[in-house]
Amino acid sequence: TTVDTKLTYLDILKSRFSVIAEYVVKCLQTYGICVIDGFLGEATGTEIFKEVKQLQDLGVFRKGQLVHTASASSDAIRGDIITWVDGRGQSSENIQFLVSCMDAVVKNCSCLMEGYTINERTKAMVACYPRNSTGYVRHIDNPNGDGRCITCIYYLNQNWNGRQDGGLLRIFPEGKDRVANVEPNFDRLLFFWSDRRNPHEVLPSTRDRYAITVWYYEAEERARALKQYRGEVSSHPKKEAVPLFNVSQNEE
Ligand SMILES: COc1ccc2cc(-c3cnc(C(=O)NCC(=O)O)c(O)c3)ccc2c1
Ligand SMILES: [Mn+2]
Repeated sequence: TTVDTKLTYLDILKSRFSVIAEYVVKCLQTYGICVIDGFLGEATGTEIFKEVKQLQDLGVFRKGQLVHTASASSDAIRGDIITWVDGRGQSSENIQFLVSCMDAVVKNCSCLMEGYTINERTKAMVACYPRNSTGYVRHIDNPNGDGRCITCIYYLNQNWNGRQDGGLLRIFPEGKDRVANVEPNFDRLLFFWSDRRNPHEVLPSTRDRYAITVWYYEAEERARALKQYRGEVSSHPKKEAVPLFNVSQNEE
């Protein structure tokens, strides 16, 4: 019958995500960093940006807090404002679609990486670095084994020009003599190891700079961290982990 020869839209998406995942894993294993441009296309990217602006207009963005800072103002360290969406129910459907696509790619990556099991993530952090804010000083996302393995960032900034607008993400891969300068370009998806392999900073920008970040947990490291740090203040975004969307193989 024609049904079993018809490729559904989801089938096409799933095969694309597994091809992307192969490239992501190769890049991560070689450079520790991977950039995918044109991840969702102009239309979807624009819809996601509209929903982020709606969130901002709702006034749900808060100053990105820092833990254990002795400094008077945390602005000196990071200038972003953030809000969390869990990519399920209540958040906007295009942000939800983005997160499910990120999950689908990372789920495939997990199968391709020996020794890594990734089946949980943080909620999605929607962030804006307002123009002429201080960016984010050089830091490591997961310096102390809190379980986060891959940082995944989707950028939303149309016609970004790093030279004029600033806002570069600069990554200094450990032990390498080269620096990665990543422009926060529209519809760009970035992956990098969250641990000490990738110290990085966000340079100040002369335009508002939007991004959506998800951190993916490695199961064993996460389990150890939860046992070890039970009760201590979490130095990283959100305690509760969210299981990856389950794009089951035979889902119709
Ligand atoms: C305890 O609560 C929280 C809540 C939110 C937190 C967010 C970050 C964070 C880390 N890294 C980046 C970054 O590197 N962005 C690179 C880019 O935008 O290109 C960023 O924007 C934000 C760190 C600690 C947090 C703690
Ligand atoms: Mn970071």
